[in-house]
Amino acid sequence: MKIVDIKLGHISIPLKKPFKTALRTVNSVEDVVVKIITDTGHVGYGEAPPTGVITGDTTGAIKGAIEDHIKKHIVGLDIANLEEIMIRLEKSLVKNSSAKAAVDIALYDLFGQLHNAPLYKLLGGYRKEIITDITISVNDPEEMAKDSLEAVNLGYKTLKIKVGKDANLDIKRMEAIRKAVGYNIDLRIDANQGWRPKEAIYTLRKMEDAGLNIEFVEQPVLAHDFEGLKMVTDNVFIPVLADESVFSPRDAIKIMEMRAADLVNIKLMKAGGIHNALKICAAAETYGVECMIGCMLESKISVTAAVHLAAAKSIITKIDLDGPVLCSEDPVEGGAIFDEYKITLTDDPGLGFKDVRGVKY
Ligand SMILES: C[C@H](N)C(=O)N[C@H](CCC(=O)O)C(=O)O
Ligand SMILES: [Mg+2]
Repeated sequence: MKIVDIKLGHISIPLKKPFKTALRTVNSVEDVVVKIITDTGHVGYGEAPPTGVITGDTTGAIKGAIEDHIKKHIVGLDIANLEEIMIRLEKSLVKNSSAKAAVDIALYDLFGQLHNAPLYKLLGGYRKEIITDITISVNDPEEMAKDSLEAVNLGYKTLKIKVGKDANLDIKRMEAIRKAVGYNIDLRIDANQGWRPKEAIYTLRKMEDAGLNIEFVEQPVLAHDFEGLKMVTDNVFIPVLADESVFSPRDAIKIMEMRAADLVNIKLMKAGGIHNALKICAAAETYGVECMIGCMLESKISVTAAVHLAAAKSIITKIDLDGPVLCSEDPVEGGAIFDEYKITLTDDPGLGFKDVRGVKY
């Protein structure tokens, strides 16, 4: 099964509601779709979102990285030699983790098809069903309480609340949400780098004193501030999860060595795909650090790949794969089945896609 061409397309899906974080507001998924075509007629799909504020990747840069750099290094190679392809993919250019992830996902899709097995089974086959949280955008406390209650009524047992816009208002936001949903719902918070270290310690201690029962806090401080992240981790009881601070396996090892965070968020778009994400899993197992798997604003193509990884690996104990349920429509036939909080894999080969509608190549 040899790679003969890589085609690039664009997928555009309006979100059900605006997605608002401390870093940005987004109204639709606008992602690059990668289609790898082989000499046997098998096709592999991947996807990359232009999350410029986190990865630095724009639509043009993702397309340019694949078209001008990656393509020439991997066209002609045999999917059976995945290791060789991954080495060439990694060496084709530095950074550009989202472009690499999209290609890596399409390659793993083909690798599964080559071996006529669903990817999660090839990677470990730990389970075939996982439960995701859902994200509540940062707004005023009343609106967030209402959105949280709506999510609970849809059956979600874990909510990921966006904060980091204003520390004192963030405390009010969490008080309003806890009051609305009660204590049987897990609340995790994501500040998306919005606080300074001392501000984070102040805010999180206030939340502890108010008995808000926060499961963990994601990326309280700036991505590059590993010392600040460690200061927060050392000074609050709420567990701290590193997100934007961890892109590569090297970042993950550094954070774990420093004990700068209690948990690590793996995202395929930061790691550069499944190949590197597996290395983060191995490091996390070695250090005894549990992982979350997350996503950017992605449709079912790339999130299905993340589901396969999560289903394969027991070190991934927390799931934030709500991209597809935030979308107002699903143009992807096949792949993982998203039924609100419940995500189930089929045993179709690879990632199990049948068709992706509405993509302009
Ligand atoms: C969509 C997911 N639940 C999420 O919240 N991801 C964000 C970044 C998403 C973005 O801005 O595209 C995160 O965990 O920081
Ligand atoms: Mg995050």
